[in-house]
Amino acid sequence: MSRLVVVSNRVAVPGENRAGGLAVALHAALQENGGLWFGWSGRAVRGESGAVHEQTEGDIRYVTLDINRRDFDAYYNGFANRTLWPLLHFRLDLVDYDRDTREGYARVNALFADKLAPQLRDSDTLWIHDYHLIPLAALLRERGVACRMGFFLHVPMPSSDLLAAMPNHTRLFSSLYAYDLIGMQTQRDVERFQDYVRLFGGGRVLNDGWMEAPGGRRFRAGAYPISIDTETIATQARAAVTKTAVKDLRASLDGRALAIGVDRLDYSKGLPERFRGFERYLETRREQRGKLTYLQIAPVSRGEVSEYQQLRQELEQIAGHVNGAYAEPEWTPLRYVNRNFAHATLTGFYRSARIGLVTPLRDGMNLVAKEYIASQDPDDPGVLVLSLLAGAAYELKDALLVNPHDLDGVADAIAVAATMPRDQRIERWRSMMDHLRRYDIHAWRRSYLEDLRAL
Ligand SMILES: O=P(O)(O)OC[C@H]1O[C@H](O[C@H]2O[C@H](CO)[C@@H](O)[C@H](O)[C@H]2O)[C@H](O)[C@@H](O)[C@@H]1O
Ligand SMILES: O=c1ccn([C@@H]2O[C@H](COP(=O)(O)OP(=O)(O)O)[C@@H](O)[C@H]2O)c(=O)[nH]1
Repeated sequence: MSRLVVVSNRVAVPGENRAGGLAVALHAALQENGGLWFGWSGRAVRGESGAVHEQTEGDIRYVTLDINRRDFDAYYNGFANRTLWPLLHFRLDLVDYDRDTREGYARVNALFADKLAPQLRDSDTLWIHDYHLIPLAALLRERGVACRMGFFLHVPMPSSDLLAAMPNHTRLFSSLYAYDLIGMQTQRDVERFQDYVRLFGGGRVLNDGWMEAPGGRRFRAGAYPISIDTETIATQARAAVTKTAVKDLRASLDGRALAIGVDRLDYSKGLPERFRGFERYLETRREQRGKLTYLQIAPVSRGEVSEYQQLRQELEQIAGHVNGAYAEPEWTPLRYVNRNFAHATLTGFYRSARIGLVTPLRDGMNLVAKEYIASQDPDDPGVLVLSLLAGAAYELKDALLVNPHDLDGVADAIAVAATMPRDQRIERWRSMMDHLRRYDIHAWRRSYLEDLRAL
């Protein structure tokens, strides 16, 4: 079988515990057959960009690249996270378009291509990930790389009119035509991309996921919903109840039920709306007041980007307001924690929670929703409250599905989840767990790579 080479901005190098579904999922994918993982080193250095570091663990070779402060600001803080991230999450109001950051993004992608091209063989299967690296295949082809190239977009593909609102959109998005297979999280994402290719991208949509670029090059796009290592997480969750952090959390609840949210501190995750939905629940369900504690874990993410800094302030304010209004001397309704927790510890937290709150305004998939289900006790599972606007909602249909903008709907769902009888909880959980056992991270990787290798 050909060697797998994975490229992503974020690389989970050995010993690192970093929040983010992409890193967690790709690590699980590479663990099975080994291969090479290439990406950013996680450092914004002084001096020139381009120093390369290498390390190996088991069958995985990690090659990472330093980027200097100027490139990092333009590529990651700038074009990737202030232009593309809001655009792809349907937030045109937050898009900051700037030619300098666009050029920084192009420069870093070209550097990735320069450093990666000599490492590649024609027999490799190259799998490039996410919005940071959209033009990479085209740049590698310009450098004579001939291997099979696939792309996976972890975030949503928005409506074509939104994409077309970005200045110079065809220059960026038509570089996707250099891939052989473009994977997206859901069929809706694929359909929206097809609209773009047809209406704005100068291409044609053929049958069975095939498309044709202007000039005749053919490529495919399909839905490959990313998933989790379901069995490992279930095993970790069973074991995690003996961890001190999990025991301490349980003891601190003092017999009350727990609702949990785990999200990077990101405006796409709908945290202000979720806090207000919880407030509405406290306001309208007097009889349930004091019986449920909500723990929100929200590690700081992209903290140098101003929109993220503003969000942090806003959340501190709402959390203070909710607790000021509803706390009792012996009970704090909303616990808000900005720390990052080890994945294995989180599984124990999920298992301790009667309710999992996952209410993003838009999310490519949302692996936390899947991890919450996989971590439950089969005899006494909790209830997942899930946004209709997360990719995960296309699969986890037995969750309590909510529109995250509807605060009353969120409050109702919390109240229903808090009082749901055990047999109903088991029935809902079982059907979602069966799905996740079948469609786990290994099935995701296999189905994508089989399709890519078959082209
Ligand atoms: O690398 P960061 O800037 O720290 O951000 C972390 C990751 O966030 C995004 O994750 C997405 O991928 C998940 C797995 O497919 C998906 O479940 C989630 O809905 C997405 O938001 C981002 O796309 C990654 O590139 C980042 O590494
Ligand atoms: O303190 C934390 C918070 C989150 N995560 C992990 O980060 C990932 C978040 O992925 P998701 O797809 O939900 O969202 P993303 O952050 O990628 O947008 C999940 O695997 C979480 O378990 C973690 O390991 N520690």
